[in-house]
Amino acid sequence: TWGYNKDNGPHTWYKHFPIARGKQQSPIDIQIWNAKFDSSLKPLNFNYSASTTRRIVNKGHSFEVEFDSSTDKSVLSGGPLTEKYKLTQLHFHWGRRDEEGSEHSIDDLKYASELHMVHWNTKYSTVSESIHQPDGLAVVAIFLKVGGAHQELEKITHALGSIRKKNMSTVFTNFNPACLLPDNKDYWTYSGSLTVPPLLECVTWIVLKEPINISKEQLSKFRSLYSTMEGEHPKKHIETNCRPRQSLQGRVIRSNLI
Ligand SMILES: O=S(=O)(O)/C=C/c1cc(Br)ccc1O
Ligand SMILES: [Zn+2]
Repeated sequence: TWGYNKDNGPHTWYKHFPIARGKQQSPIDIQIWNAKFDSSLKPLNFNYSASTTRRIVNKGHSFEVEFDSSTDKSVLSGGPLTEKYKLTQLHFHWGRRDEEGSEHSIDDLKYASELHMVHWNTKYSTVSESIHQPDGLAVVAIFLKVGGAHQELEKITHALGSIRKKNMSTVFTNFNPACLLPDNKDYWTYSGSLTVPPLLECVTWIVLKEPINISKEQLSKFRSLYSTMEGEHPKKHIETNCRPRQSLQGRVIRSNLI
């Protein structure tokens, strides 16, 4: 299966997922001078509830915190969005070294990690249906900058000890995802794709300008997860899971801040 090694990494994905060479691929470099201020963009409205948090799972290429999105108790609206989108999962991308690891970059500046909060459009009846629609998903990307430990992130990193191998999962509840948001909600937005296979072009990307903190220790806990299953040998760590940046291909990046 696909991954981030030499023989199955991002440069090989086009073989099974030809859209990898499409016109609306993600991630991208956000060149601040090239972004267009759009006065019609509204403030983002995060309406989250800790009661929707269910489980944390090792997916082999990353780990995910899963939410119950059968009700609209954790909803994103506003910003560039014309509909309500329900939070279904959040996950992270990181690199081998602290100097890289984010998927998007700002004027070529990379951060140590990038959090994706994945929401699906309430106008569709299932997530699987939504990922085949151009307005199916809204993913909020938040940069993580190496610094002091993030207290709320500590709850997540403590749970990683229970999901060390691929396909392991554990109950993870009463966690409010709003606590991972930075104070300032200014953003850039553009139309793009999933950054992992199937790489579908179904995402309204909302990239927040202000990073949150992560400590070196917390980052090393991400890298200590195994991409291999229990009983599979040799054991391999998830050292990195970020896709190289893709070309803009004429897309416009809009900004809510002048
Ligand atoms: O890394 S992302 O582009 O946020 C991938 C998000 C993603 C969301 C769903 Br829902 C299903 C498959 C996916 O790969
Ligand atoms: Zn992601």
